[in-house]
Amino acid sequence: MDSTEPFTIRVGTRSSALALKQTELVISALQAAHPHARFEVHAQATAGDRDKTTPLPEMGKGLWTSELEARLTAGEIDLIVHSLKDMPTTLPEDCVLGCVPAREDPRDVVVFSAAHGDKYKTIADLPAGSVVGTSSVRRAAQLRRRYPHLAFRDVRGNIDTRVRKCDEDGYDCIILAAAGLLRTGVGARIAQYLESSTPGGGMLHAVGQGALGLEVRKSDERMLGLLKAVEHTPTMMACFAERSVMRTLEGGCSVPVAVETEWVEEEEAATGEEGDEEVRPDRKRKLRLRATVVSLDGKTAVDGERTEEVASLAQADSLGKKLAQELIERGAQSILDVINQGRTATGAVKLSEAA
Ligand SMILES: NCc1[nH]cc(CCC(=O)O)c1CC(=O)O
Repeated sequence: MDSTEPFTIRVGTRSSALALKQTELVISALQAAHPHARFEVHAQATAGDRDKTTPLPEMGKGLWTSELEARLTAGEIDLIVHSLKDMPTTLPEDCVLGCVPAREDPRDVVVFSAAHGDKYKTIADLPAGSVVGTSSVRRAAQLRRRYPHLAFRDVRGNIDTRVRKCDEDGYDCIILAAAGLLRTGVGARIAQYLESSTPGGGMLHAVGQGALGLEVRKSDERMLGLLKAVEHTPTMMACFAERSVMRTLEGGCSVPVAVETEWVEEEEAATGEEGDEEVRPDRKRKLRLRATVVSLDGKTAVDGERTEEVASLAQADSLGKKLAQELIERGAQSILDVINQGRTATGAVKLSEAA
């Protein structure tokens, strides 16, 4: 489009410090690409921000997104900047995930209580009965599997609140997304990064973690065009594959599924010349997708991995769907059935019944 005339983009966001920081990052990238654009930030609290006591897994879906989406479809704003992790895998009919920019570190991390000084380096160092703070079913289930001797306790609030509670309220450590800590400038508190290769047993992250989801009206061709400038296609494809795993597994509800994606160079043909090390720009890249479904008590788990050439969002979707179907065939369905029996009418997990 011809964007030499000044025009205004109304950007919706949650009002947390992290959400505002993420919005600022997106706006400055968009501003660089579209010098004539002006931006208005429309920040508001969402249901997830207002209710600080109900355990997150009991709150149902859309708690961070629905109110902003209502303003988007009403035409009051033009764009929403979400943590992609907080976006349900199925969006309202009139809305679309139009763009995913480059991702911050997607991993979960361990933050130890300041009370411990630098006594512990990894979560594996904690003695039996140590208290791990997390409100995430996915994190608790995976950690119960690897460290059955640890205890888990809910911790709610924005990042700074959770870090303060960790230091003051009797937790030995808490688990958070690296991205939130890094983006809000408290990366120095990160003691350990958790990933599939973590010694003592892997831990995968949430679908879309560390990435931003830019949501617009499906009919808004102009915004969809403008967002192209800040899209990071490899991230967008990886996130579509991750979201496809979740969509295939959940049927509308959040489940303890964790993932990891990695772009890998295609293996050299077995007959390849030795020493043929130069980088070939035309080399096909494959997406390696790992996923795990864990029972809430951590006692049953199904892990899977699949690597395929991915060159479109449709292929990314298909990779995620195939991996999810394989997990279902290998027993993930029975784990999900137990969790689904404990669900409330809103689709939330009833922890007391399902744990
Ligand atoms: N609703 C929680 C939330 N949503 C996004 C982030 C962190 C940033 C990200 O994962 O992209 C967090 C905090 C956390 O999980 O530690």
